[in-house]
Amino acid sequence: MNALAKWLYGPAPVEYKVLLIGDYECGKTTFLDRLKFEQIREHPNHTVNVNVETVVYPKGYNWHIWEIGGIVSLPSDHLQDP
Ligand SMILES: Nc1nc2c(ncn2[C@@H]2O[C@H](COP(=O)(O)OP(=O)(O)OP(=O)(O)O)[C@@H](O)[C@H]2O)c(=O)[nH]1
Ligand SMILES: [Mg+2]
Repeated sequence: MNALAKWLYGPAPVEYKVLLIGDYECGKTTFLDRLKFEQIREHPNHTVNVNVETVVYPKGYNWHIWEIGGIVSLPSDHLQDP
C-alpha cells in the first residue's frame, strides 16, 4: 500500500518544525509574512501567544514555522522560581 501511494502521489514531503522567537516587536511576523506571502504589512497586529504558518520551499519541503508572540501570557506558576 505504501508503495502504491508513493507511486500515485510521489514521495511524502519532508517536514520541518521551526520555532521563531525574539523580543516584542522585533519583526518576527514581518519576517514570516515575507517568507510565506512574499510581501509585508506596514502595521501587523501583535501576535498573541502563537502564530503558525507553513512555508513550502522548495517543492516537497514543508517548513512549519511557529512564531511565539513577544507578549506571552504564561500561567504565573511558570514564572516562579523552582
Ligand atoms: N524599519 C523596519 N521596521 C520593521 C522591520 N521588521 C518589522 N518592522 C516593523 O516593526 C513593527 C513590529 O513588527 P512585527 O513583525 O509585528 O514584530 P513581532 O516581533 O512579530 O511583534 P510581536 O508579535 O508583537 O512580538 C511593525 O510596525 C513592522 O512594520 C524591519 O526590518 N525594519
Ligand atoms: Mg508577531
